[in-house]
This record gives sequence, structure tokens and C-alpha cells, in this order.
Amino acid sequence: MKQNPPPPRLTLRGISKQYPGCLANDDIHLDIAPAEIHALLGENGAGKSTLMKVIYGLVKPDRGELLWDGLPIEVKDPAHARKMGIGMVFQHFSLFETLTVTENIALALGDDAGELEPLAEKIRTVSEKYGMAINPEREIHTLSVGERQRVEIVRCLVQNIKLLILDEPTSVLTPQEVDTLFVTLRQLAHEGCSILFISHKLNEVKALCHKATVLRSGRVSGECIPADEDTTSMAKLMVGDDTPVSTTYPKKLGNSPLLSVHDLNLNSPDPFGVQLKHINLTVNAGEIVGIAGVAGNGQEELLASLSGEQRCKDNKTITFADTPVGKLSPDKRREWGLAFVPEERLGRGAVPEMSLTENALLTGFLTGLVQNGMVAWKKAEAFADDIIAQYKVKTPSRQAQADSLSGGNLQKFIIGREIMQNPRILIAAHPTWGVDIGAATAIHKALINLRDQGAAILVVSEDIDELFLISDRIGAICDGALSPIKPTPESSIPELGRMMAGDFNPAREERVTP
Ligand SMILES: Nc1ncnc2c1ncn2[C@@H]1O[C@H](COP(=O)(O)OP(=O)(O)OP(=O)(O)O)[C@@H](O)[C@H]1O
Repeated sequence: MKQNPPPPRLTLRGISKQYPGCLANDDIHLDIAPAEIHALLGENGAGKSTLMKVIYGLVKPDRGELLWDGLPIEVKDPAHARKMGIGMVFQHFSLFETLTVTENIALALGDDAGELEPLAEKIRTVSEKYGMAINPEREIHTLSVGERQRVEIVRCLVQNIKLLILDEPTSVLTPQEVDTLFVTLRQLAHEGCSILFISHKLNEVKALCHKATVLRSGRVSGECIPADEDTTSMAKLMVGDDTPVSTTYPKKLGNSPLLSVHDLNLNSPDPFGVQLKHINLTVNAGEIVGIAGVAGNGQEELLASLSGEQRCKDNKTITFADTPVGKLSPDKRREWGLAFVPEERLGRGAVPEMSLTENALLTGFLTGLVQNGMVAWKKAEAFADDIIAQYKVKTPSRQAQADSLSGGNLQKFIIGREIMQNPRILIAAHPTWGVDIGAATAIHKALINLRDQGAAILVVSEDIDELFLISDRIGAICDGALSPIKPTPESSIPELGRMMAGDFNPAREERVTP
């Protein structure tokens, strides 16, 4: 007798969620089978995060129902979701720096954690079984970003996991770490765990996922088998027929130096920060310099020194053209012509509770938005509207609060706000972080245009493909030291990978000795 197939692990029937001015999920139907790796694709603002939050009990849908192993269920909150066997790994980790791996996982598990010692043993066993070895006694601040992600995944695995949701998990990983993660995910799926994988990186979706569901404007717009598609056809499913095809940009060599850093040494005020060691760097007018690196190797400290959040002891350590600026405040540097896109979108790039107009004003005030000490609100509103229109920011209006935008849309707004001020120097961390494929191409073009108008652009990113695509010269930062910066055509991905691991300066130890 033929056996009936098992019911889907998770079924969504007619899920809808309305936010003020935005129908984020509109009658969504979706099945995820046991052992299936299912991709959720869609443009920025398509409704992916909202749907995940519905599944994880963080957001209540207005309509629709969820079936779990064939039975209707109401997920009350994340604790309930975890009890059911649903785990979620967010883009931003919520770990306590000064606690150990075990203590962090115990806190997350709450009453289910039990005694610390058996839990540590379980962490060790589970992490080794899934090829993501982690020492339970290590304090979080000693771990790399990739290792921190392991902690988050292991936190889900020590429970009886049946569905693992991952929100853009590879954006913080090196190519080698991505390979390791995929081995783990395949093993988990092989054992029957279902995986919901959200990503904008279509080549990864193709390599990993059995099925994909595409969302557009809150609705399911298509489904596909990623192995049968190529990245262009998947991109078309996401954004319609006019998908910009991937392109290359001519490399340029800039002329005169606009941004120069001379032997920058910095002790980070953060006890877990990285010490910058003898950084020398020049970015010329009319070129893009890319700096790669695994997060936590001094990028944050370098960016803080360049933006002015962290001042230098000597004014001449940093110069803009011939002007020493090392001791100048961020707004004085902006007056000179600097624009800056920080790593953190909410909190540094934008004030979460402020409207888009107010956020436009925060860095755009020097472009005539404040006159005689008064805010010229009409101009500020027009500037916000221009950014929204030119960068296709999906939002009901310029009055929307920054934290109501989807991650990718807020990123588009921040980068648009900076580029549209026509800076002489632009420093950008992760310019297309979380941004969909169409918008990423638009941002790359805008950066290239700015370069061609003579701006000096420094991009700090973990996305090596992006750095090779847009940078004219390229290098890496490791442990607070900077590699030689080479013309991009003379470098290669393996070489840059080695530089990211610090393999660029055998004399480094000698040089850092005072
Ligand atoms: N708390 C909120 N208040 C108002 N609108 C919201 C809220 N959360 C999300 N939205 C809106 O719902 C829509 C869907 O957002 P969601 O974050 O689900 O998109 P996404 O597909 O995950 O996008 P991204 O790829 O940029 O992360 C967006 O237009 C967003 O502005």
C-alpha cells in the first residue's frame, strides 16, 4: 500500500499584515516540506522580514493561518516558536560581549537551559557534530563575527530544531565561512530539519536551496527551483523584466591625493576594540579605493578616525587635499566636503524615531537647508523627496519614521542622502548591505558617476565581489594594519583573501613594536 507523503512542516495560508500606509504581506501562501531548504526572495520592502516575524511569533498577522506538521497553530511569541522547534538567526546578533558562549546560550534558552555544565557539554557536542566547532568557555568579545554567528546557530541547534530561519546569514561571512555554513545547513536538512533562507545573493540561493518563493510588493509573485534557473532569470522573477543586467565598470587611476592618512596609530577607547597600527593611505580625486576585511579587524576604528568621531592627536595625521583635518570635528570635515556612510544604519546612519525629512536634514544641513539659523523646511522636504525618488526608496512618504523602512530601503536612503550632496570625499561602509540586486546596481552606478566627477571614494566592505567590481585600487585590513593597496586588475580574490588573513607583511610585528 502506498503511504501518504508527510504534511508540510509549515504551511502559510492567506497571511496578511497591514502597516500604516503599507500592506507588507498580502494573502501569502507557502509550504515548506521537512528537510527542504527554501529560499525567500524579493526586492527591498517586498515583505520577507515581516513574514519571518509572523512565523517566529514576533508579529501577529491580521488574517490567515499557519499549519505546523499539518495542524493549525497560533504562534504566540518567540518563546512559543522555540518550543515548537522553530529557531531564528537574525542579521544582527544579540550577544553579551563579556559573557561566555554557554552563558549567552543559557540566557537565550531561559528556563529550558538547565545547569551550565551539561549545557556546555551539549554545546561542544552539537557544534562539533555540525562542523561549527566552538569553545563554550570563550567570552563573546574574543570571537570573530563568523564565530558569533556560529553561537547563534548552535543556540538553535541545542534545542530540538525542526525549522531554522536565517536572515541574510552570509553577508557577514568570508567565502570560506560561507562554504562551512552551507555544509552545516545541508547536513541539518539531510537529518530532516527544514530551512528558510533569506538572501539577496542569488548565486548562493542557486547553490544551496531546493525551492524558492519570490515576493513582490507583499504578494507571492513566483516560485522556482533555483537549480533550474540562472541568477539573471531569478533576478527577473524578483524585479520584473527590466532587471539591470550585471555590468562591469572601467577602472580609473585618480590624479591628485584628496584623502591622505599618515602613520595613523590609535588605541581604541573600546576595551574590546582594535588598535590601529601605522596606517598609511591615499585616495586620489577620481578613484575608488576598496578596503576588504573580516569584521572586527579595525574597520570601525579606521572609519571613526576618518569621519572625525575619533580625533587624532596630530592634525596632520589626516589631510583632505593639503588641509590637515586630524583634529577637526565631524561637521567641520563635512564643511570641507566629506560625506560619510557608517556601518550601522539605525542609530548612526539614521535616527530611528525621526522622519525621513529630519534624517535628510541631519547631514544635508550644509547644502542650504539651514538659512540664517533657521531650518528651511520646504527645502529639506524637497531634498528628502528627491532622495526617495532617485533611489527608489519604498516608503509611504517623507514623514515616515526611519525605523519603519525595511533594512534595504533605509540603506538606499542613507547612501542616496550622502551621494546627492556631491561630496569631494565619500567614505562608505558596506554601501549595498542588504540592498536588492537592482538597487545595488543603481548604487554602484551612482558611486562610479561620483568618481567620474572627481570625488575621492573609500569603500570599506566585507563583500569581495562588490569591491572587485567597483574599486580602482584594492587592499585589506587585518588586526589594525593595512595591506599594500594595489590596482584592482593586478590583484585577485585568493590574494585578497590572504591579505584579509594578515598575510601581507612579515615585518608587521617588528613595525608595531614602539
Ligand atoms: N513597523 C513598521 N511600521 C510601518 N511599516 C513597516 C514596519 N515594518 C515594516 N514596514 C513596511 O513593510 C514593508 C515590508 O518590509 P519588510 O521589512 O518585511 O521587507 P523586506 O522584504 O524584508 O525588505 P529588505 O530586503 O529591505 O529587508 C516595507 O515597505 C516597510 O516599510
